[in-house]
Amino acid sequence: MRTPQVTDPPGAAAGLDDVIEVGGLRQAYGDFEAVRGVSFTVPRGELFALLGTNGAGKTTTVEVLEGFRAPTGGSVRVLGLDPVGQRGKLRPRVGIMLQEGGFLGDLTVAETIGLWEGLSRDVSRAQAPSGTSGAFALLGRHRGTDARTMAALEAAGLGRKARTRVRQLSGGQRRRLDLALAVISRPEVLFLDEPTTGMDPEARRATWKVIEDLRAGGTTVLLTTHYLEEAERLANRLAIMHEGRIHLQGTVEEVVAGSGDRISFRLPGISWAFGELPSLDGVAPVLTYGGGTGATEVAYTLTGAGAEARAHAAVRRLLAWADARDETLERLTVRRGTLEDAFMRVAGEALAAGEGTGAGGVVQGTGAGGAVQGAGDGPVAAGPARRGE
Ligand SMILES: Nc1ncnc2c1ncn2[C@@H]1O[C@H](COP(=O)(O)OP(=O)(O)OP(=O)(O)O)[C@@H](O)[C@H]1O
Repeated sequence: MRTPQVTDPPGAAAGLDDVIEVGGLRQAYGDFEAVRGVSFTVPRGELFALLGTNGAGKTTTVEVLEGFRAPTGGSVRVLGLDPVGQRGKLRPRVGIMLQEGGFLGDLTVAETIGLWEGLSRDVSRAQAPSGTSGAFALLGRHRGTDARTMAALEAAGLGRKARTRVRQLSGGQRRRLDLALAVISRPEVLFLDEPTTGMDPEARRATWKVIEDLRAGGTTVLLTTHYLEEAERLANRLAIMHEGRIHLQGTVEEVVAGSGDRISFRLPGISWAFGELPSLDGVAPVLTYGGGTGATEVAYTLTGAGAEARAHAAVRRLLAWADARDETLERLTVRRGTLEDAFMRVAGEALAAGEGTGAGGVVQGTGAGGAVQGAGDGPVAAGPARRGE
């Protein structure tokens, strides 16, 4: 694996105020190992984001921390407790927003909140009812839309939906209800598994505000997401997973630092110049055919020490190359690496190292076009995008 690691060593000594501690976690389903030695810690009041490719093992990791399954290897602690063995003690202190909440469709939104609140209260007294009859008994006791319920609904943007039946909510509104249920008891630790999937941009921002307010109030949060801007905005620290392992871990700045500087420009769709593109500072260009635009994007990523000065020299060389051929480099841009670059590097380099499909280096294309990244010296032919699954 060539991906630079910013990871803590497995089993790194946890600080005194680490609310979540994961050391060398392994989790298998039968003979398939979905999580292969994952380590991280989350201090009190911080938000840690788990990013990664589909099937990387994010949900599995979170489910172990939630106490839904015992790890097959390594150790996990939440608030110093074993999530499986001490679940009863832990549960009232933890809020959970699953990827798919299971609602009773005939209940109204307010009834669902009231029921959940009652359940949480009773579980915290170690008197959890078993089965549906217990749940409906609780519903009888918590049918009212009291102030606390309404406050939770308002915070989740569902104030006007209190009397709507759950089955009549849209997908995004159901996610809002999930969030309201997870936070109503103001938990010390909050697990959010893809909380804003299916939400419109306004609802997503409202959700971010709810999460930020909770964190400001001291709640420790573990978040999984596919939205990089969500992680960038909310996370104190984050990790990028691929195929059961963490490949990069740190603050956004630390993770992005390894992405270097990116020089890019456009050439007409099919150009004789492709075959003559220079290597810059030992880096071969990557070509991405832009589909509908009819143009091809040419990009170089310069990483390592002194990337900025090297980018400066590289641009000078590129302009000289273009002048000599009377080419115009449309939309010539030099920019710092982004979280997306870091993410794509993890997926691409893991595959180049022989994981996943076992094919050469592959980077997922964006939009209509696709990018295929190679390891050789010369320019790399454009082609269709392939998923790293
Ligand atoms: N109950 C299960 N039985 C067998 N395999 C499972 C089970 N749950 C998950 N897996 C497999 O474990 C791997 C990790 O799955 P997981 O849901 O943890 O990934 P993820 O990172 O959350 O993915 P996504 O981003 O697509 O939600 C996948 O290959 C998945 O197919």
